[in-house]
Amino acid sequence: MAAPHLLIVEARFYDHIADALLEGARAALDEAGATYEVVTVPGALEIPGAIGFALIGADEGGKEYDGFVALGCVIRGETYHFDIVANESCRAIMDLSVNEGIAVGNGILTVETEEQALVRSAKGEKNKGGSAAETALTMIALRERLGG
Ligand SMILES: Nc1c(NC[C@H](O)[C@H](O)[C@H](O)CO)[nH]c(=O)[nH]c1=O
Ligand SMILES: CC(=O)[C@@H](O)COP(=O)(O)O
Repeated sequence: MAAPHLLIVEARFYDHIADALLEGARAALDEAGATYEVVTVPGALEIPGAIGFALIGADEGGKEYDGFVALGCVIRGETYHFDIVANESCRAIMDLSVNEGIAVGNGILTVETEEQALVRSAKGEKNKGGSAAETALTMIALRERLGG
C-alpha cells in the first residue's frame, strides 16, 4: 500500500490546546511515513461537517483521503452546551465512520478543566493527538484488509 494520505481536521477553539494536539498528531503521522493535510474549523461541532465536505469533494472527483484525524478540545462551562458540543460532535463522527465507512481517529478532548486538557494534549504526556492519529492509521489498515 502506498503511504496513506490523511486529512487532519482541527478545531481551534483553544489555540494552545490545538497546537499541542496537532504537534502530537503530526509526529505520529510523520513517524508512520504518512502524508497529510490540515484544515481548521472554529469549534468541535464543525469537525464532522468538514469531514463531510471532504467526502463530497472526493465523490466529485476531488482529493481523496485514506483517513481522517479529528482534533479539538471541549471544556465544560456553566451550561448544558458542553454536553451538546461534546456528545454531538462525537456522535456525528461516529455516524460518518459507520455510515460512510471511513477511517477516523477522534482526538476531541472532552474535559472539566483546562489543566486536564493541558495534560491530555501534551505530546510528552497523554498525547491524545498522537493517539488519535495512530488510531486513524490502524483503521486505515483494517479498512484495507477488510475491503472497506
Ligand atoms: N465551548 C466549546 C466550543 N463551542 C463552539 C462550538 O463547537 C461551535 O463552534 C459553535 O456552537 C458554533 O457552531 N467548541 C469547542 O471546540 N470547544 C469548546 O469548549
Ligand atoms: C463547551 C462550551 O460550549 C462552553 O465553552 C460554553 O460555556 P458556558 O456553558 O459557560 O456558556
